[in-house]
Amino acid sequence: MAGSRDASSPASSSPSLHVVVFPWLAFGHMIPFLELSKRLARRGHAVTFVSTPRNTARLSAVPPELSARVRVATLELPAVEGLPAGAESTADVPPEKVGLLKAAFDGLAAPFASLVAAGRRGGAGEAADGFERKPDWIILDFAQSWVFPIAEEHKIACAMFLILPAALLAYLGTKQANEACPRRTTEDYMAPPPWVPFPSTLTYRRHEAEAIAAGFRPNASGVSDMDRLWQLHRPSCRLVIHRSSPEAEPRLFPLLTDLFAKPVVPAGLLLPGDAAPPGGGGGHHQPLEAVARWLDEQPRRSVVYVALGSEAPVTAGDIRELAAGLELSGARFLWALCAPGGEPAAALLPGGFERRVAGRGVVAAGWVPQVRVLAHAAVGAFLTHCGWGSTVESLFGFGHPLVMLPFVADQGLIARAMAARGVGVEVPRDDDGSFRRDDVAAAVRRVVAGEEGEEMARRARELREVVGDRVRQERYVDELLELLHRYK
Ligand SMILES: O=c1ccn([C@@H]2O[C@H](COP(=O)(O)OP(=O)(O)O[C@H]3O[C@H](CO)[C@@H](O)[C@H](O)[C@H]3O)[C@@H](O)[C@H]2O)c(=O)[nH]1
Repeated sequence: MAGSRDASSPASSSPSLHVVVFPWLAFGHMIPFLELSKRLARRGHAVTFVSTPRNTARLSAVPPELSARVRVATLELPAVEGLPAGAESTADVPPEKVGLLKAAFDGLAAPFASLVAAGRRGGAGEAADGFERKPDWIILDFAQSWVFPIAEEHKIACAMFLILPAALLAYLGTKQANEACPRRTTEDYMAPPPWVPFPSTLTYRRHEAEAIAAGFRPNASGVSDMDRLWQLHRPSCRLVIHRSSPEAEPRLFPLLTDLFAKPVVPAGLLLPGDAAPPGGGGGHHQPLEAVARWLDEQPRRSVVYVALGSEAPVTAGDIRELAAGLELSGARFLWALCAPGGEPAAALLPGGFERRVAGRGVVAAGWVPQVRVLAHAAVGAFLTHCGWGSTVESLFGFGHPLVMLPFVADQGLIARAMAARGVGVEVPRDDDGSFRRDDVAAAVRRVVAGEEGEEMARRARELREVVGDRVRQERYVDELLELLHRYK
């Protein structure tokens, strides 16, 4: 059968699609790509989700009722000199080795081309309706410029799915606009870009601007991130999709559609289902029982959950300062501490730290199921690096106010936008990016205590009501599907 129909699907009047979904090798990317896959499958479409073996093993399983429609295709990541054996995601390497991971990722071009050419892999027994035919779409990430020639050869439409906020694309702009107005100095990178015609929070601090400027230069893979991203100008890239919504990011979608001269559209927030553990099983999570027991004993909304995502360039010094700040704040906290480069986390904490904060502070060394922690009634605020995934989950998913410690990429833009909306406080940093324990403590106190904290929590809950509305989120997926039918 060339495609199934699902009577319950909003797109049931259109034949179902076969969509290949292919994220970059980072959990902050793979998780929302999988969420989008599930939503497409739930609407009757066949999805081939492509990644590498260790990553697919670490992602949470597709619910049984969708397993016939989501096929997981694994491609072996080639070895690259200098890349640690077994490293398959940004969570497995220190930030300075991510360029090598991109070089290994580029080595997937030939196996991916074979996968597309075969049209079908895994044997008839495993194939479900829709997989036996050529894909209608490849939904790819920013990093795979080599997918476009493959898609063009097979006449398959492409959509670039950016799990980043629309704010970042608005800041980066088109290749043409950057050529017309090149940013040369660090100050140029700090200012809002000239192609945004309204007042905006699209500004970077000095140390962030230096990091963002590096994205315009070739990295260890030999190609710059911007040159990868700007492949979205190719005609075969018919849509640009953001994990976002107009309520989360007002004014940006019409502007981007205009600037890029193609539809730049929201997929909604793709919040994980309440029951689904984020980041998956496969032994990737440490047992949550002890942490859950501790959380159960804490007063409602009293705990600050602390986590800095999967790939922020956190230094040992940052961890020491953050620990001292949490200690000084006097607040209750649960810290999901991923040490940089896989160092033992406890070794980085100041001597006697855990003893001094015992009873009010818990350090969980390693990966915790973040969405389940954020959902706990004892959690009342989130100290975050402002990765878009974490921001979406905590603020739009649960209405938690934010203590914001952004590091790189889009994180500074997100922090500025959320500060402007009155739902969080940013920890001040010096020009070189360093921050002080007193400032961490003061930011935590502003968010968790007093009238200002209460007001922020109220605004965060209000924002969640509007932005996190689940019915509206599903409507964005339906609208996206209409476009996938129209532009294929
Ligand atoms: O202990 C942990 C830590 C993280 N997570 C999950 O991992 C994801 C992390 O995503 P995100 O907050 O986006 O952080 P990063 O992966 O660090 O972020 C990268 O990807 C983001 C886009 O999603 C960008 O906004 C960031 O700048 C970029 O560093 C989220 O789903 C978290 O729930 C866990 O489940 N447990």
